[in-house]
Amino acid sequence: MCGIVGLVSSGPVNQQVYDALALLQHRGQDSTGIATAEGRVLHMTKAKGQVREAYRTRDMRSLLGTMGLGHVRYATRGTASSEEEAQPFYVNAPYGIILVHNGNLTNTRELTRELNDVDRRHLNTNSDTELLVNVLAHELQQQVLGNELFPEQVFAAISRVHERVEGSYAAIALIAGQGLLAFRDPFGIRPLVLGRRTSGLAGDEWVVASESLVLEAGDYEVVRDLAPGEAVFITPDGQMESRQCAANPRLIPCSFEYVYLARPDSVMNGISVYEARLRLGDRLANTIAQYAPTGNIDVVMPIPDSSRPAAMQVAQKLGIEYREGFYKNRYVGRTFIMPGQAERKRSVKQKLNAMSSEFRGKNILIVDDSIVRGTTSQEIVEMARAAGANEVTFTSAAPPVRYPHVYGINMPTSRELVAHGRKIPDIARELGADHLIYQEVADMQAAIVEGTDITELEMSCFTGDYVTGTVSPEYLEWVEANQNS
Ligand SMILES: O=P(O)(O)OC[C@H]1O[C@H](OP(=O)(O)OP(=O)(O)O)[C@H](O)[C@@H]1O
Ligand SMILES: NC(=O)CC[C@H](N)C(=O)O
Ligand SMILES: [Mg+2]
Repeated sequence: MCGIVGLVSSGPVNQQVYDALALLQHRGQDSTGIATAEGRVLHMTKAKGQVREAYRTRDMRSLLGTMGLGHVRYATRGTASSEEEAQPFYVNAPYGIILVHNGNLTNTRELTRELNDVDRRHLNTNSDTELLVNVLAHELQQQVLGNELFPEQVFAAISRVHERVEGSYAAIALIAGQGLLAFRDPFGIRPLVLGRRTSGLAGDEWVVASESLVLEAGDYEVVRDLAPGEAVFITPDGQMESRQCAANPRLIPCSFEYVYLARPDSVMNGISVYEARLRLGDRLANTIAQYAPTGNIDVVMPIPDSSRPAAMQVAQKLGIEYREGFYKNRYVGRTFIMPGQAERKRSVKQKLNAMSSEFRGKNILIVDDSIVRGTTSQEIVEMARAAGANEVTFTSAAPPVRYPHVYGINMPTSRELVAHGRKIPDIARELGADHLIYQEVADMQAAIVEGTDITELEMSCFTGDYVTGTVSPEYLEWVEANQNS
């Protein structure tokens, strides 16, 4: 999963893009990039690592202009360590386009063939984002008649992009001298929200971002989430036009955003992430009460950070004391989105430590938001026991992750998932827990969508049902065979 932001402003945008990326850091830690447009001139800088270390003062000074975009990457395709695959991606025709993308394309083999053999475009990396920007450039080229680009031409090109590209994509592009374009795939799998601020411009100042917290921090008013399939085009002087460009748009947002990825203070598709996590806790508490004797449990404990809201609700609903027994080192990033299992495993120990006074002789009920590879949970159970815990009941606010996620979360192969092909008691043994309780799929769905008119969620990693056509068993085998990290 990645974080993206785009801005059309009345003044310099470089610092605003930087600040937004720092707020989106939890969505990707592999690499980052910023691009700006100063009239027809594009500026770009990208680097490996996190936002705070990646940019030097001289980089920031060179990012001139009043339109800009930025990216924090959590690689799902290609390699996390590759600087060539860091985003944004640039193509020089038509006009000069720079694009950032959150998501993962699933028909990459077909697109690579078409772009090479039919469109005759050069591809230099294994990144699916490079495919996306080239499809967009090719389709825009088909529309272009003169020096000026009209919104109708942009929207016609995006309709073609929707026809050709499969998978998930929330994307933002700068088109040199013309404007800023943002679009969301026809299922709205990945998030994208639009905000506005009044200014001295003929039009308003605009922002598009993965999460609403960026809008709040910059004092932007939330206009709305982009609709699935919709494209928005904003000129440098702040005139905005939008159009539905997909033939059959259907909102099916990713459930994992609410479970783990997004920051709790964001609102996505009208759903507060924090409140969704509280409701996940409520429902998990009901399941725990149904399946496990809770009479002998002394304390409920979260695994910081993401499971705190759910754990608070579990404790409250079950009437058991809530205690924080794990101290988290705030200088270590999120472990799940790190590339490579060895680094993830080392980081859990670097990140969490158990305080023995909270564990000695007690029966502990641990709540995590999800169990994916089991890296965190195994270490946690070991730490709890080493700290003197008596019985350890492990619970997950999400159902078992049994299938690969191919829409922008890096869990592409089933063999690395601890729940794949295992029954619950076997998983419990694998994790070393005395009891293991997961959320039910129907409860997760109900908890997330409660109070909205959203009827479908992208839940393939829990159910094995993929919403886009190309995801066949053969495709999953191919992904597995070509996995890089
Ligand atoms: O089963 P696993 O493969 O270990 O993955 C699941 C864990 O990874 C995440 O934590 P992370 O440390 O990334 O971030 P957090 O601080 O937001 O909880 C998530 O919250 C789980 O704790
Ligand atoms: N997590 C993402 O959104 C990744 C975007 C893109 N697929 C990449 O690997 O760079
Ligand atoms: Mg965690």
